[in-house]
Amino acid sequence: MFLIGRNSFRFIAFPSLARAVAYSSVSTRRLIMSESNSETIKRPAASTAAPQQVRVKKPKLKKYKAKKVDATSPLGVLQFEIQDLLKENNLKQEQVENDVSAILNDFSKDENSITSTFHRKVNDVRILKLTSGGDGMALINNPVDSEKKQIVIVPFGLPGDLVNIKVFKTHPLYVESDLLDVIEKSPMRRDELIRDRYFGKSSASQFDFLDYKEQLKLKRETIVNAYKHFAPRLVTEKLLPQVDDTVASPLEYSYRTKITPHFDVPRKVKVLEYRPPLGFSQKGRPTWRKEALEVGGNGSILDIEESSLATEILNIGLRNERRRFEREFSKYKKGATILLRENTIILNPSRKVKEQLKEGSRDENGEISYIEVEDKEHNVKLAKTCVTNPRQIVTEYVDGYTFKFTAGEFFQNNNSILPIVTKFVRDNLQIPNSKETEPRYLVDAYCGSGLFSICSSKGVDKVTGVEISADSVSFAVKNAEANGIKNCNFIVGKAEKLFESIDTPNDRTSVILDPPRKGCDEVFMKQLAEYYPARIVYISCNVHSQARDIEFFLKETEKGAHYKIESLRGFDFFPQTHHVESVCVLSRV
Ligand SMILES: C[S@@+](CC[C@H](N)C(=O)[O-])C[C@H]1O[C@@H](n2cnc3c(N)ncnc32)[C@H](O)[C@@H]1O
Repeated sequence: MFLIGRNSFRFIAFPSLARAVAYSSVSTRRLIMSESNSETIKRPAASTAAPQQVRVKKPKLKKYKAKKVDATSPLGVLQFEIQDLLKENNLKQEQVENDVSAILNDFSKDENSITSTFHRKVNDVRILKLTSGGDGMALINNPVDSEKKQIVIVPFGLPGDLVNIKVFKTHPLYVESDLLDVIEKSPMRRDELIRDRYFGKSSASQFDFLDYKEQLKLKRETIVNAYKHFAPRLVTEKLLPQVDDTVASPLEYSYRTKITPHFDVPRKVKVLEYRPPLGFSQKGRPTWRKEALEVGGNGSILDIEESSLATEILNIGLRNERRRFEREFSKYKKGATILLRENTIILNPSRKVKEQLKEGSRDENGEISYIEVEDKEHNVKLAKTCVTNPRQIVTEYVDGYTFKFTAGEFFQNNNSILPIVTKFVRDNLQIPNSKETEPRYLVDAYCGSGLFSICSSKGVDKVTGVEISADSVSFAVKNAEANGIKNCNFIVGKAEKLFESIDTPNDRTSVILDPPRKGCDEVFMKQLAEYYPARIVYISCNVHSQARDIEFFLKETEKGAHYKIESLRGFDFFPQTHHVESVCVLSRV
């Protein structure tokens, strides 16, 4: 019955095929259910009795429920990028819509099922552009409606590439695919640059095949597009300056001071007999990079022996922890994440190095692994260790200042670029035409363990930091003390409460904002405008929420109109990835 039901719908003509197949599957299910129900339903014993109605349970049609996403999250941003692609190709949204319900309600395993029809190989696909997430975007024909197209996302596809792909997932306005082969290479594709042996499988070093200058250009484009999408009024009213070139990271590789490899334990396994892969998630199931097909295995988690992005001591720590895991994996009942965080010790030259190391990942002889480096500018010798305990206190060293914080808490991840960023922030906080004798104040909203407060404290009368995490604030206080800084005070609380405690005159106060990815909320932006500080430097790891906040501030708050965007530029905290840190400077007009 099942096969007859399916076959009878197999040849239904376009465009209603998708829905028709879904209904065929459903009616098939309904029949199967009513059959099985008949065994349990009590029937009248004698044939003379009036026939009783048998209630048949209606199967529920699965409905596609769109997840609510923040507009500034990667999926939210993709919706804007889809609309751009439609406009550029003269297409209407209905021309790329997919019937997701048909796939959701397709229970057959048949090779001609609607799922197989959608999730198929497609050859000769031209990549048209990149998303801000660093994936290729293209248009392909809709498999069931010759009038329609589909928007396809192709990881590791570059504009100009001609590729073969396998579509594996369908969303209402786009489909996801794996890259199978590159037939014609985009001029951007520079395979000879690839340094990460897991490249093409792991998402960690997504841009490894791009020239570094090209990466910086793409990140600038991301900022331009973010403001186009999330601050359109600033663009049309020409309130946006030219976005400056993205500032390069001094280290293009070996820069990450924290990595978090993880492993899974299959659910029903009582005792693990084989060591599971320990590493990072695989990005789809790409086959285009033939030389990497077997590297790291083929599970959802890749077995990673080294990270081209992590610092040298983290790679030593990774080797140590893999060795330990090889011995101890059978003790684990559940998957887990291993923290590897760099720790820096300022060495006392009169003592032996090993005596100064307290805790850290250990080598095969049980000794704490370390490497020595020198800060020639400040004439200081440093030892780097790798910490694995999230509760351990670690130290970062930035431009002669030391910062302590708990290993599992937030701290910027690329130490090499921090002196450049902190200097840029410090320089841009200066109130123009100030006399030496005039007082200067600073407010650091979302201050964490005090990085920007401390690095900008010289020549300022008073710094006030606010931070929601009491733990981070207690470190900010200690960090100021340890660096001999007396003009900083820190408040535990929400940034939105900040303005209740600020007593410094607004004309002499500059404000730093460095919120989490979701950005600042409107209440905060309104209070900030009401306070009306002399200058604002907004640092953001999500340029989309930054653009939204800046437009709100300038256009929706009373005093926002008295500000202008003085500069906007990216800093490359994460080379070889699509991420960009954006810094926007606002000054009063
Ligand atoms: C991107 S981090 C920046 C930290 C610091 N500026 C640095 O560079 O180390 C954002 C910080 O904002 C804090 N945070 C999140 N929501 C907050 C809120 N509503 N008010 C104040 N701080 C908040 C987080 O705990 C985190 O430390």
